[in-house]
Amino acid sequence: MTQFSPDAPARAHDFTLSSADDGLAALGSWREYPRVQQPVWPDEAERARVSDDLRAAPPLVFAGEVDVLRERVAAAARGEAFLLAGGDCAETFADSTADRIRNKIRTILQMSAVLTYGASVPVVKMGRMAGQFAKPRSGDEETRDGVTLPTYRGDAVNAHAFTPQARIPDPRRLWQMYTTSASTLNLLRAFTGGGFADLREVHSWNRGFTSGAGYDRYEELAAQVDKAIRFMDAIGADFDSLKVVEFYASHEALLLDYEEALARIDSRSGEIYGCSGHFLWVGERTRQLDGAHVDFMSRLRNPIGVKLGPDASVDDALRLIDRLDPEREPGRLTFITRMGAGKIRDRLPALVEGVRDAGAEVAWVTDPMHGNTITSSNGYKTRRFEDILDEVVGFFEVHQGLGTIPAGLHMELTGDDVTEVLGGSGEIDEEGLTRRYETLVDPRLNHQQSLELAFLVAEMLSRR
Ligand SMILES: O=C[C@H](O)[C@H](O)COP(=O)(O)O
Ligand SMILES: C=C(OP(=O)(O)O)C(=O)O
Ligand SMILES: [Mn+2]
Repeated sequence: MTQFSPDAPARAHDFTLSSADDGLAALGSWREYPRVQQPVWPDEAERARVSDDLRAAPPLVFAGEVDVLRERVAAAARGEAFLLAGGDCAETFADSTADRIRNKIRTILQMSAVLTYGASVPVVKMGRMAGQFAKPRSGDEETRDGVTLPTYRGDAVNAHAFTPQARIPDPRRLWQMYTTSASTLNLLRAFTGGGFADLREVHSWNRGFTSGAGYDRYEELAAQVDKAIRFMDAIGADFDSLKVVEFYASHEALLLDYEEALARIDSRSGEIYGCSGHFLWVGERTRQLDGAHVDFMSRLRNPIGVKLGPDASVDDALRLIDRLDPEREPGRLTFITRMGAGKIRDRLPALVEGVRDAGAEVAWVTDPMHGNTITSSNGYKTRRFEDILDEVVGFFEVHQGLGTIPAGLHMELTGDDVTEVLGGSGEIDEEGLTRRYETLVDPRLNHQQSLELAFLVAEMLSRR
């Protein structure tokens, strides 16, 4: 974000960003390609008006920050850091409150502390936050009790309530996506720049969560971190740099009308940056080589990700690299695999080998959520904690077998005590899902499950 550690001098102020430049015209070429998962706005003139407003609004992130993140991702790809991305499947306007945002940030900070302390590796911290408001869906329609309506596509498009009116796409929601992202980022910047994220607060992040294996283990770790800090303090270490923490914002670049309107030209280089978030990714459903999303993303300067499911071929991966990272620039491209626990050991090796043999450098990140979705017998869309963990273990095994680098983790999680994923030391069972199931799309790890997973990943990472 705006703050940089000493080895990354601040460069965020030595440029201006403009949306009134001819250079942006090329960005519109995505409109000539087939596009999927885009809402059909009932009033196109209104959508165009909102786009004009967005074009005139300040960018949410700055090119200098985005450049630093690209270097951080490159470090992760080389094994010198580990990327941790986490947050809701679908952020909502109603839940973008101070408490909920703080809880998510604190969960990611706690997981980072576990990984850094347990595996002695710097963690690049990233939220699926401040922009994760639009969802690709597997179906266009949803049927309940014999009534069929268009699916919910995220708060950026329509409302979740099951009424015909609520499900009509409304372009004014794009403006609300911008303002909610801005207020979320504002709080994020305040927390990570104002002392909340200081490692000396390591105990306080656990406050309010007092029982359970994940918390107990975290308390032990926090005591060790405290002891190390007291030791460093006694020998005169300077802790000023701990006050400020780099924390990046990421989301799926799904709604191209929105993403295009938030793109800006960097006056230092004349290049185009997506300024809706630092890191943007293309989903499994929108990564067609000849499609609009790949064309759009190829024109941005940001570090970007592409999701790869179990059916992705080596050829798909290599052609995506040619389109999105023709210069083979370190940190530019991240492949986020989401194979499923049962498939990762079978499918991932060929992809990683094929990319390595072609001389391409990408960051390999695992998303152990989206290939492991099931429906419980009482009708909840859920996942098993053990499957999520098994996919992470498989990811580390594959890279260890090939001598390649597992560079990071991409999670759907929340900082609250929800009950959406089965298992974990809290032993959430099918009946437990009824207690506090709040997600509007996919099930998220709760706070304790997130910590447990971090401890398990720290063990694997320390063997990397
Ligand atoms: O988050 C990912 C997708 O949007 C989600 O898994 C799609 O869910 P669906 O299959 O219920 O449409
Ligand atoms: C839509 C998502 O995932 P995928 O594209 O991998 O299905 C997501 O991460 O929310
Ligand atoms: Mn999801």
